[in-house]
This record gives sequence, C-alpha cells and structure tokens, in this order.
Amino acid sequence: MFKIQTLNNISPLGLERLPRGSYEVASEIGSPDAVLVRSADMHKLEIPASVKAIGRAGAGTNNIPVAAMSQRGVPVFNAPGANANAVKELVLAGLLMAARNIPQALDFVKKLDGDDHALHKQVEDGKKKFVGFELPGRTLGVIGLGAIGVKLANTAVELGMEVFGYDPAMTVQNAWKLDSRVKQALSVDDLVAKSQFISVHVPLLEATRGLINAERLKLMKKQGVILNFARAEIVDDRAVVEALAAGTLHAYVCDFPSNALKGNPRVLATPHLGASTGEAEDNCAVMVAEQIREFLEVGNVRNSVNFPEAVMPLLPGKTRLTVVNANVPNMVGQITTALAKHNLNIADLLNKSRGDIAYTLVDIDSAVGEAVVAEIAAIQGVLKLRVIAAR
Ligand SMILES: NC(=O)c1ccc[n+]([C@@H]2O[C@H](COP(=O)([O-])OP(=O)(O)OC[C@H]3O[C@@H](n4cnc5c(N)ncnc54)[C@H](O)[C@@H]3O)[C@@H](O)[C@H]2O)c1
Ligand SMILES: O=C(O)CC[C@@H](O)C(=O)O
Repeated sequence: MFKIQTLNNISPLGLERLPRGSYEVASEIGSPDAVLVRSADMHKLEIPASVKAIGRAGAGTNNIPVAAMSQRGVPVFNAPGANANAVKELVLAGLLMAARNIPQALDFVKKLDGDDHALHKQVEDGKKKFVGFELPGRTLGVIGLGAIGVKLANTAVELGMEVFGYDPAMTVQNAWKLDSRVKQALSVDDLVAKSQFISVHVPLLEATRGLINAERLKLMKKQGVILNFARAEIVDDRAVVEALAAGTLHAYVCDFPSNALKGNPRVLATPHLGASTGEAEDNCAVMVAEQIREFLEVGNVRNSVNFPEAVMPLLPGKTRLTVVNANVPNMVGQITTALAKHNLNIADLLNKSRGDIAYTLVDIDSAVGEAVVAEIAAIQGVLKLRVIAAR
C-alpha cells in the first residue's frame, strides 16, 4: 500500500487515478511515500524521510525545496502546460480590462443613483471618463515563451497585436508551436522598450526576481500596461506603484495582491486565480497523479523538474532496481559489477543524467537478495535505492 499526503485540495479526478486498493490518500498521514501539493509553502516543513517523490499539481515549483530534494534523491514532478489555457484566458481578460477601463467603469455603474432617467443621464455624461483603446496594432511583449507564453503570444497575434517574445532557453517543442508572426526581441530591455503591454511568464528564480524593476519601467513606452500572472516577486511592486503615480504606467494587472498595491485604482489584482478553473485543476491533478503513480510503481520519471526523463517498460517477471546517484564516473560500472558478483543477470538497463543527478533503472531476470541491495546502497554517491518486485 502506498501512502500519499495531500497538502492542498487536489481535484478528485486526479486522486481517482490512485486506486484505493493500493493507495491511501489523506491530508494527515504517517510516513507518506509521496506528497501532492499545489501552492502550499513546503520550505519550512519537515519533509519525512519516507517521501520518495513530490508532485506539484501545477507549473511553478518555487514553493518546494527542490535543491534539498535533489540532494535527498527525491524527484519533484509538475504538470507542464496543464493549466496554461486557464492562465492565458485570465491574462487576456486582464489585457482587455486594462485597455477598456472595465473595472473603473463597473465601479462607476455600481455607484449610480436616482430614477432611470437620472441614471441614463449619469451614464451618458460619465462614460467619457472610461474611453479605452483597441488591441490591433498595439504591441505586446511576452517574456518567457513556455506553455503559457506561447499560447498568449499566438492569441494576441490573432487579435491583431504586434507581438514580441523573449526567451533565451525556449524549447524546440515550444518553438514549433509559436506563430511565425511573433517577432524575436534580443533581450528583456529590447522587449520592454518595444512594448506597450508586457506580460511575464517565467518561473520565479534568482535570475527572474525583480525582472521588471524601476530601470526597466523607465524603458517602457508611455501609458504601458504590465501583466504579471507568473509570481509576485518577478515584478517590483514599489517601482510599479511609483510609475503608476507618475502616470508613466497606465495599469498593473496581476494575480498577486499585496499591501503596496491595495487600493490603487490603477492596479487590477486577482487572488491567484490563474489556474483556478475546473478544467485546469482536473488536468493538473490527473497529470501529476499519473506521474507519481508511474514513479512509485515502476520507477519511471516523466515531467520532473530536477530529475532526467527516464522511461523504460518493465516486463513481467523482471525485478527492477532504481538507483539515484551522483552524476560522477563509474557509478553504472560499480552497480553492474555488484550485480555480476552476485550472479544476477541484467535484462535491461537505462542510465540518464541531469545536472548533478543520475538515475539508473536496472531490470534483472530474477529476484534480488538483500546482500546485493545493501552493497549497491553503500556505493559512495548512491543517494537512494529502491527494489520493485517482479509481477
Ligand atoms: N497565476 C497562476 O495561477 C499561474 C498558473 C500557472 C503558472 N504560473 C506561473 O507561470 C510560470 C510559467 O508557467 P509555464 O507553464 O509557461 O512554464 P514553462 O516552464 O512552460 O515556461 C517558462 C518559460 O520561461 C522561460 N524562462 C526562464 N527564465 C527566463 C528568463 N530569465 N527570461 C526569459 N524567459 C525565461 C523558460 O525557458 C520557459 O520557456 C510558472 O513557473 C508559474 O510560476 C502561474
Ligand atoms: O494551484 C494553483 O491554484 C496555482 C498554480 C499556479 O500558481 C502554478 O504555478 O501552476
């Protein structure tokens, strides 16, 4: 029986992928084999030694101590692209709300007073305060052309916008999906200087903290709009508030309210709603539950943010060893030597690496005894070892 601890509400559709005959799933559970999480901050939590994997039902993993988990040989999985459409749609809503002053106009309507005749007069007199602008011909800069950035850039092109994109590490897969009308910016500064709307879609990393700061805001076209549905820390709130007060920035649209932003009429803030659609919650939960299940049952790794992709079919009758080890020379040699010493025949072997981590799957024709397992576990550099019994 595998034990799964949930730290947030995870869609039941995802949890159904963990059959109750072999999985116990609960928010409070002793010695969990894996943890499923959304936005709960795991940095200050003591993560039990029993945890073999962490699954993030979403994209960003900045709430998980990924580096510490790598050192423990624990993979962290996420659900790339599973909530991208939900975020794209909310960004588009934000873009349109800012362009047409919709929140201010709705607020004006709420405060109307008097009989219908009086209301009509106030409407016709007042509407001139909310004159907006249309999107065709306007420039949008998208920083980060991943799952969300590519979808947004393509839709904005279809809406008639001139779109610039910047992403120094774009994947080939995303490059294939990007509309050829999206123009390449040469740097963040280049993109900022060219764009009236700027939308950030990068993970929170040291390199992206404060990416939009006072200096960059000065480079922007006048009356620009910043959209931040990535993470709060990527945009400097104080610099934004100053630019709004100076009238250089028209609006800041974000998913991350803060005290510095609260009450500012030019800030449109939603409460971290980017991925809050039934569809996105289901997609993320299903994807990550399936990945966790495959890892626990077969040792395969799909969509991990710290482990290499490692997928090898496990044939009936074979015992599988999964070994997480430091990415240094002669690890596979030492593992296979130990197996040979114990007269064990290797049916199949896969060794993949990513950064400092290497991951080896070894399928063996027979059962594996405790002595050889202990011998492999004792090899210097081995971080974690599991035996998956033959079925
Ligand atoms: N508001 C929400 O509810 C919500 C929902 C989903 C994702 N997010 C946030 O959005 C982020 C992006 O999500 P995604 O699904 O598009 O992720 P993704 O991994 O598909 O794309 C991120 C892209 O950013 C690029 N990148 C990294 N550093 C960069 C830099 N310095 N400059 C330019 N590009 C850089 C990467 O190369 C990658 O292509 C997530 O990490 C998460 O923090 C928020
Ligand atoms: O789980 C959520 O609601 C937010 C998820 C989002 O921030 C993400 O990074 O995928």
